[in-house]
Amino acid sequence: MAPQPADSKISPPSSRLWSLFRVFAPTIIALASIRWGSQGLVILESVLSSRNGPSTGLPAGTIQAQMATKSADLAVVSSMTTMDALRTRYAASCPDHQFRTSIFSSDPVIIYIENYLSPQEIEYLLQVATPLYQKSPVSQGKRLKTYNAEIRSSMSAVLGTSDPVVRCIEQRSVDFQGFMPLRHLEDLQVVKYGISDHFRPHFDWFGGDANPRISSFFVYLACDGGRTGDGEMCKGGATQFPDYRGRFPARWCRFIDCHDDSGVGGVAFRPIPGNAIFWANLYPNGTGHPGVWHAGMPVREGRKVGMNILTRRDVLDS
Ligand SMILES: O=C(O)CCC(=O)C(=O)O
Ligand SMILES: [Fe+2]
Repeated sequence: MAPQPADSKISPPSSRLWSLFRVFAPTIIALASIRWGSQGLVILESVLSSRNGPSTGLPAGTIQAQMATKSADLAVVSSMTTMDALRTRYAASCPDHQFRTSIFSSDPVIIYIENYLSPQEIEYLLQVATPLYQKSPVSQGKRLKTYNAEIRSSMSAVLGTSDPVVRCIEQRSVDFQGFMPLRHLEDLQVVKYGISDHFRPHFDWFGGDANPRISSFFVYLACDGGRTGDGEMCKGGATQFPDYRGRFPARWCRFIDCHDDSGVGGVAFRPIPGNAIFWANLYPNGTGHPGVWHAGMPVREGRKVGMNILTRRDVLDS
């Protein structure tokens, strides 16, 4: 067989197939992420990066640099395609609820919810919140909003309601409350705490509000960046109800810090990503319940991200 010139443009069949694959890679990635989620993307990414190995004939350093750039590009592409895929899927229809509920207290009503958000939803919310963070305001009655780090030091991101994933989580939250109309919900607020950040004890309801907050969910999106003890989990950052006086079985210690030494008392729910606490702010007669006095305890290590889902008694003006 005649020798091929060194700069031959004729590729062996497998390499031509490979070029074709690369042309269609973005479509394949999008389809894989819709069909198999992030696992499909991980497999595809490893196929793509393994193909850029020794057969390119480039020096090893160049190959490594190219592979690093490519995998960074792919990480961006894959997180975008995963987000697009989730958005498309949720726009078509909201997924069935996957959560599990346990009544923690009936007076005040406090319900613990496991798996309120899926890992994909969490990843999505963390991404959409990223460009929207501002210093968390402290509400004074209906009229917002001042910043007071002594009372509340954290960053908040108010999420737009036109996003299909956000919309499905809103729908989940009103369905949870007896299929209440969506217009009773305030915009979802993601809130991010770094080390020492906190929200001092407060009520989510305000006396005399013409359209009071009847209930609150606090959902945990992240508790990470910790260095000691419990893997990479953050430390501190419990949601504490200092005036809670009831007893509870030891099985609750999966969710509650049963060795809480903050000195604040009551009950301290640990930030466990995906899980949520729901509580009713008002007595049935509409007055505020004093038992739902609560705090976001200071984060001691790492970061905590949560989300407020607040429901009003009456529809809100849009
Ligand atoms: O950070 C927490 O655990 C609770 C936050 C909270 O109560 C609020 O944002 O109103
Ligand atoms: Fe609160």
